[in-house]
Amino acid sequence: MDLTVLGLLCSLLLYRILHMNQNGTGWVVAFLCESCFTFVWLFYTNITWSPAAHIPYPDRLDERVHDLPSVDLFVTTAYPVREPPVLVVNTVLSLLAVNYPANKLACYVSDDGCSPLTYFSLKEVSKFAKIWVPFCKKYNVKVRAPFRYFLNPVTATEDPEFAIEWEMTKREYEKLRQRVEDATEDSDWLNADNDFEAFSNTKPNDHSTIVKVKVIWENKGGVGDEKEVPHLVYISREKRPNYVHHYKAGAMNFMVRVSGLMTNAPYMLNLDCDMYANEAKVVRQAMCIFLQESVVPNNCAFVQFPQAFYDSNANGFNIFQSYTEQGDAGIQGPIYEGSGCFHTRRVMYGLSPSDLEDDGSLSSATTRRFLTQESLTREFGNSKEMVKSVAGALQRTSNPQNELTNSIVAAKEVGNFHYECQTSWGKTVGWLYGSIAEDKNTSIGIHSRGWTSSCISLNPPAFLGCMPLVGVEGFLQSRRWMTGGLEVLLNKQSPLIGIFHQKLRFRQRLVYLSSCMGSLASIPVILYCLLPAYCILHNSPLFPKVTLS
Ligand SMILES: O=c1ccn([C@@H]2O[C@H](COP(=O)(O)OP(=O)(O)O[C@H]3O[C@H](CO)[C@@H](O)[C@H](O)[C@H]3O)[C@@H](O)[C@H]2O)c(=O)[nH]1
Ligand SMILES: [Mn+2]
Repeated sequence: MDLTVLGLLCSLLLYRILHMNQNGTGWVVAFLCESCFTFVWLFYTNITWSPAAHIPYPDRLDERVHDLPSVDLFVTTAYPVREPPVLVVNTVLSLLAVNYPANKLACYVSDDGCSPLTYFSLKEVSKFAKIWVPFCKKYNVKVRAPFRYFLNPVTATEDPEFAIEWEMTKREYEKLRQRVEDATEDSDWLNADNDFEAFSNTKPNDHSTIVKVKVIWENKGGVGDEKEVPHLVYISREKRPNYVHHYKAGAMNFMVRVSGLMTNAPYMLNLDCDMYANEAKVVRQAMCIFLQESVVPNNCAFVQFPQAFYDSNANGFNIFQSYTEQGDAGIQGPIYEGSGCFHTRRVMYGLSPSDLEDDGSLSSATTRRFLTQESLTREFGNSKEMVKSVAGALQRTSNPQNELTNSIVAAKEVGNFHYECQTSWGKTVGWLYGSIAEDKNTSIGIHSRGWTSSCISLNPPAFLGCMPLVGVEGFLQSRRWMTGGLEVLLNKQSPLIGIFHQKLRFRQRLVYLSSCMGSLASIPVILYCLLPAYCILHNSPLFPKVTLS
């Protein structure tokens, strides 16, 4: 089928070339536009050739692995109005309640808006989580974001004990929602509590680093039983006017550093604050990929779950996303999409597959090159604690920090706006700078080092979000994605550079090209639409003349 379409497209182009001399400008423009469409078609067809997806079996993982690895969960928020705290509350609750040992999880919320309301909401979350998490685990609740879960009422056939607990939990959730809503309208609570002092006289773009752990550091090294709640940490990095903060990529890198100082988990999940975990086993599912037993070394750098949205008008987008993700998965792996993705910490610290032995330990050459105090300070910044934590993560010997007071001081230090100066953060380490689409940019950096990635596509989707497809917000979002793509195309990691560089496979390069050049395809489309009118006005032929005999 593809070959037939390709044959037809090529014969059309050939026909245009052979008759170029007899026809005017319209014909030439049509030829150029049709050539572009053929390339676009080739790029997209390339994606469909070898679709793949992993099917995880979390129950088998439990039989095989008795000591699951720790995972740090990252949520970014930045705009308390566009991203209402009640959404953040639900995202965080859905993560705290996932079906995974609570003592192996820590949830970090980065607030680029420096909003006391967000912090207030998280404090409320930490109280309600003590009811919500045990409830979800006891009754094996599937969707663990309360605003979605409570949409369906209990049926009369349910167990009476469950019905009572359901009512009580719902009531508590409603109280939490009400308190957050009241706090949005009236800010008296701000002055009543000393805990909010750090927020006084701050502006979203002008404030010092804030790290709030004490109040909401719930899990005190527990054993991971059903009643336990994972750690929850609120952070807001230092911002100063007239200084480049690198949007979400800057926030992610700060979160990587703070989590490195506190829990230093080998895996990290990244979720936008408006996307909740829709599948309780999602962390186990990702671990099925990372902890695969295989004779070949596992070069999977990240596991991406396709982005899906619960707004009814996003169906077309959901289908397109899932289709391209599975198509890419059969090449070198799906592109990182910025949300719903599990990364390995060592890959984000800049390692390549060639730095590792078959058993996953660091090769001796890499140890010599990478693990000196001098080299680590140059790459990761001038904090002794950070250097120690990076060395531990690279060698897989990291122990979580137990002395919280020390790690808070160190965490504030790595949040200073000049901490990253002269280091490799954003260049080769962490989330990469240089494009507003930090996801594509970081993704191409990882694939170019030779790593692969995997896709788990499930129905119902593992994460669900909301997205503005219409109106000004929708336009601004599209513009961000399109300009971000062009920035990637023009920066030094561009898929156009080093075409025969084997670590980024040729077909994967085409995937990145189609993803970054999407906006440019609009030019031939507009020209082609205007062409018939132009040809009529100028009496210039656009299509072959048909003569009836
Ligand atoms: O300075 C900033 C800007 C944004 N964000 C957060 O980053 C996320 C994504 O930002 P948003 O403005 O909502 O972008 P979207 O277009 O909705 O997001 C898509 O596109 C982004 C850039 O390509 C990806 O990072 C996202 O994960 C992906 O969902 C949100 O959680 C924001 O709170 C920050 O933390 N700091
Ligand atoms: Mn968003």
